[in-house]
Amino acid sequence: MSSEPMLSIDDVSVAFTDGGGLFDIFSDSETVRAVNDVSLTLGEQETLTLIGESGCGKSTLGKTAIGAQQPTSGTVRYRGQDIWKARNDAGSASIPFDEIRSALQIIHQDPGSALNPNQRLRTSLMIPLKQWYPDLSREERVERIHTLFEQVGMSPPDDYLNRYPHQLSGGETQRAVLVRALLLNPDVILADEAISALDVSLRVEMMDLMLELQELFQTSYLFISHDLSNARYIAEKSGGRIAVMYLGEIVEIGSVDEIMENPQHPYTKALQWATANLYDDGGDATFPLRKIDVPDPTDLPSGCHFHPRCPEAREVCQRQHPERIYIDDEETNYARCFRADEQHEYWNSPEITSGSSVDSS
Ligand SMILES: Nc1ncnc2c1ncn2[C@@H]1O[C@H](COP(=O)(O)OP(=O)(O)OP(=O)(O)O)[C@@H](O)[C@H]1O
Repeated sequence: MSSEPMLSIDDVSVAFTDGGGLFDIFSDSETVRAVNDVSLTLGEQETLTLIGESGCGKSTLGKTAIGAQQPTSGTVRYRGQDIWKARNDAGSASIPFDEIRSALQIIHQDPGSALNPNQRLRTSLMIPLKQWYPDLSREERVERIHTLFEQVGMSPPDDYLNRYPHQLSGGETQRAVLVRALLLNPDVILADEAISALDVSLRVEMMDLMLELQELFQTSYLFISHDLSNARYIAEKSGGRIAVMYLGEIVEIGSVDEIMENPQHPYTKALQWATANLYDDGGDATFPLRKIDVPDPTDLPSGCHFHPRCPEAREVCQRQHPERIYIDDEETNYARCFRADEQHEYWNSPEITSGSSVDSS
């Protein structure tokens, strides 16, 4: 069992269909393909950072990875156990669904939402411990909470535990929410834009704290951010990988060096351009996209979904959808771009000139 990755996501898609009501037969229901055919693994104590523009499917993929969203197709496994089989057919599961759910925790985009505004922190934190560890005595629960508060630098704990959420600063709220996730000793924490609401000065502090605690608790992180500089910081410091999402797909996944120094996908290059302040030279002056607007996820472009915006798009990109082209022997890192394959017909395909059939509206 230990040779299995912590999480394996295989060919997962998630679609949301509007409607379903009585009168929907008279209206066009629209399907949003939020996640399209994604495969990835998350190892023990690994940090994987998902980046991409707003609406590209990061949260949906994250929730699917921790069993909070059922995929429309494909499988999500925790230590080899299919999460949804464990839920729907408990008898056949080697790991019970409840155990899986407590092993996979989330820190929400809005940290405050994880804490009941009408309860003191003490109560908010005791409740999940009581639910998941009914055998612990009250003293043991209190001790566990106190130890964690010390570990996240909220000391003395009683000063904080008597407070209501509105009596905490942004950074303290985020630490309290981290404590709440860690109380259950999870194997994976999904941190969904967990630091975005913090002041820039506090972001690095919070990322450092999360990585320190990762060693202590041997936790894996799925870290979601729209900000490439945060992604780079956490990936570099943890030795983790970065996955770049575009319109529901992972278009490139690799080590921080592969993504930052030698990106294969033109979209990864565009994200780097947008984060030009990362570079000493201030980045390239040429805007790296043919169009600014992201296509409608209910009406995805033909061929490569990025082709209407891609400065490198050729005729073949309008009609063929790129498969994953692996860039390592273990077949964990890949790019979905013909340019990553030196032998592909892309290289002999005519360039798209303005006025061609590509939508340039
Ligand atoms: N429950 C839902 N029902 C219908 N559509 C949804 C639902 N959840 C997400 N979507 C749609 O799926 C797409 C992906 O959304 P998602 O929140 O996963 O993206 P994101 O990259 O996390 O964006 P953001 O950074 O803005 O949160 C969007 O078009 C969104 O409107």
